[in-house]
Amino acid sequence: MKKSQYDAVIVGGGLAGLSAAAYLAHHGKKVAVIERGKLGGRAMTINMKGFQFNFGAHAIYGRDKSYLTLMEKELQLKLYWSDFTQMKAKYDLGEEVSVVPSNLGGLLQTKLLKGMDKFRFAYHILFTTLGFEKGDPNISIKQWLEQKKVSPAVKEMMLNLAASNFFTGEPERIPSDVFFGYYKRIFKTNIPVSYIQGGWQKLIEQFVQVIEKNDGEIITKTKVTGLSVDGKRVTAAHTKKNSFVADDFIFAIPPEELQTLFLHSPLEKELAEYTKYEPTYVIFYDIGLKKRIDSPYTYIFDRDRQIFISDISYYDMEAAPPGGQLLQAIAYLKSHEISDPLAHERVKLDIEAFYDKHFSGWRKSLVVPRVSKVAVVQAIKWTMHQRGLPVHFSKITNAFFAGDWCQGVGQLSELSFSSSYEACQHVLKKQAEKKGA
Ligand SMILES: Cc1cc2nc3c(=O)[nH]c(=O)nc-3n(C[C@H](O)[C@H](O)[C@H](O)COP(=O)(O)OP(=O)(O)OC[C@H]3O[C@@H](n4cnc5c(N)ncnc54)[C@H](O)[C@@H]3O)c2cc1C
Repeated sequence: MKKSQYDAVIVGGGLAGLSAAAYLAHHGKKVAVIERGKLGGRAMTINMKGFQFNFGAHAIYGRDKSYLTLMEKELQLKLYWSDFTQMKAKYDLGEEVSVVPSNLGGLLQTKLLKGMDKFRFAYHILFTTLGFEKGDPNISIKQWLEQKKVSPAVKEMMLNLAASNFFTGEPERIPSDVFFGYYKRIFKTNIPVSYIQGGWQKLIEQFVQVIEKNDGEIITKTKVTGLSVDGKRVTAAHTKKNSFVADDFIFAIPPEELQTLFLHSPLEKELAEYTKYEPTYVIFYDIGLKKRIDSPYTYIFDRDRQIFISDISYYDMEAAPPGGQLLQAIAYLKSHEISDPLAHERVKLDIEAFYDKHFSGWRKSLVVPRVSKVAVVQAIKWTMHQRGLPVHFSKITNAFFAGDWCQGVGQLSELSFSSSYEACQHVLKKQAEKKGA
């Protein structure tokens, strides 16, 4: 068995692990990242018949305020963004289609809110951005809205927004403090939604380049199967063939994997709690078309059935072959639908009907569909009594945790980036202190 020594070993090569490895390598650390499969985790982009299907993440929310942007600048990543045209985001209200009130123009034009409710909604936005609306960790957003006697139309508007941003069919279950914490940032953004040219594969490639340029090691198709723990320190991560010794470790793998690795360690009990939590599940149904079907909107949300369609190729010029179109539909699932095959079939038929309504003729133009089984969008769903995993536990001094199951800022991949950034700050500070001592 080969034994290698590093400043930091990163376990898991999804967005959290790769961003952490790139960040530390850029700051002069000798790193190794170990991934059991292919790089990218849930954010892979797969080419099928010339269409670039994003397997998981497709857009960044609030790019100007995001940790990804912070890392992008520090690491000088070469990414090309295309920002969403807000007035092209619409709600399907059944009989009619209306603008999403995501900015002032949208608020004035939307049919979702009428008369005084427009002012009431604007008031909540203002109070949230100023930090006056904070919510309460002990009550859900639904309870909070009821307690404050918020008008039914404004209440529905806020829950609809939350469904879209948290990717959930049950926005009413979001803790009210998480809701307001999230919107304090998002209501301030000037760039609500952005797409990466070339898909998320480009981001993965950029992280890989930074790691390799700084002599970091990337080991794929290799699972970490065990750890050596000595008192309050992890001393090595083991794969079938090798051992990786390091001063610090960042674990960017989901809670169930962590629990197996940390069995019989001081963290066994702490980690067990996080394995019981429910993830956020969706079904996605993407279609690659040989000919564009023009539409006045590039995002359309079916409020009643909780499905949205994004025209990915409108923003990402590399997503479809010339003249073609790549559309992505995502349906949010409620808890009782997750293990119900009949519900899945119904959702797929609903998505097809939604495509029929807004992109009529898609069936004739279809080159390649990509339909998921239930997919985990976020490993810990933000519902009452579910918390993110801390980035660090004092019981083990040199192990840090990152991923969208962790405590952090934002939702979805932003949780992966923000927790990875925090984990890196801990490692850099710790190693600088050790050097100075
Ligand atoms: C359909 C869909 C749509 C989405 N849309 C968006 C979106 O629009 N915007 C957005 O921001 N986010 C979106 N997301 C969420 C985003 O994809 C995730 O938040 C993000 O990819 C999570 O990255 P991660 O590194 O935290 O976790 P993961 O991607 O789960 O990475 C964990 C990695 O650890 C590896 N691993 C596990 N165990 C071991 C082990 N023992 N040894 C070595 N390696 C191990 C795994 O193979 C995996 O690669 C979407 C997700 C899905 C599924």
